[in-house]
Amino acid sequence: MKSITLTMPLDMHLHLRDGEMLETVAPLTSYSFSGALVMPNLVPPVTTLDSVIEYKKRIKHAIGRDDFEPYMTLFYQNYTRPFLESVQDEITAIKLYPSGVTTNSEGGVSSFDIESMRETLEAMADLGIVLSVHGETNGFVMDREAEFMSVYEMLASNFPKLKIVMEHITTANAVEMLDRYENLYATITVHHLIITLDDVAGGMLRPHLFCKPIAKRPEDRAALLKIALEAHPKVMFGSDSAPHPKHTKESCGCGAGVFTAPIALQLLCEVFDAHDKLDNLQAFISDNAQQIYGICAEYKEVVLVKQDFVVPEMYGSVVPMRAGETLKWSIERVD
Ligand SMILES: NC(=O)N[C@@H](CC(=O)O)C(=O)O
Ligand SMILES: [Zn+2]
Ligand SMILES: [Zn+2]
Repeated sequence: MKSITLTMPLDMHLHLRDGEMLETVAPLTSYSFSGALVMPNLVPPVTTLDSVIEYKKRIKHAIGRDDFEPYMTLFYQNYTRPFLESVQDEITAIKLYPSGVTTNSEGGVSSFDIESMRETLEAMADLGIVLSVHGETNGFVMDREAEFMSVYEMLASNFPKLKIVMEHITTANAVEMLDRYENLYATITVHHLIITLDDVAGGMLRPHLFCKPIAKRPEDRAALLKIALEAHPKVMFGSDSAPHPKHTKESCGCGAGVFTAPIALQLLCEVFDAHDKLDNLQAFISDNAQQIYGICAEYKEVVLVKQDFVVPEMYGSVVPMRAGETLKWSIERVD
């Protein structure tokens, strides 16, 4: 039977939430990943040293094992240099949300004024704190990411020593940016390698595939697939697994977010295998991220085999992508 062993898989963009939801979803990721970059868009967002320390404790408690590292983030505000010095040992990145563009982003940045951001971004560059960005404007939904490219250019050129990660990229425009600025990197989700807007809204409306940024055109997906399959050294896997309870997805005001944490590795094997590129999955799932973030992940080996896996209908209160469907790959064991 066809199989692959992945060492130290990392998910460099993950929503773990809090409370009961955290208890449900955190073990699903820690089972098969060595670590994850944990997003700070709680209510209220994670903005203080105490809140990041306390949140990390709750995550570790929910996980209950030592072979998984939650890499913590703060919610971007214009922080002072002394504050950043005091918090640098507790965080890996600071996540910037433009105000109002996605789930729990209301407290985000409302104008990209370089001068008011300068102290924070220069200090981050000096301290080696990565800037992670949800790159969308408030424009027309299909154009939001493309319109944000000028902000990435402004940030990348004004702060050349700052590492900037374009999170969950969905367009060919973002792919082009990667090779244009040395300090720009990107995460790619598994769902954006698989779906386009057609899968979300082209037939019956599929609320469990609705997320921000919305899935785009076939040519955008093709551009993402190309750099993921070749494991371009500036891209890494970030699931953007974003759990919402079933009743808030299957409702007349469906929240944005696709839940993929427990099926991400199986789906990635399916995609890479279908293109005969399984050999590049290790770099995409771990090596590139370790290089980009300069981290040394907890040791873990995940053996996947080409054997059917029926995705559960629910994990707690959450419906995963592909619920009830059969995937071609499954996790055989984790060592
Ligand atoms: N991706 C999403 O659609 N939703 C995320 C927020 C985000 O990453 O933008 C969430 O927190 O639910
Ligand atoms: Zn986002
Ligand atoms: Zn996200």
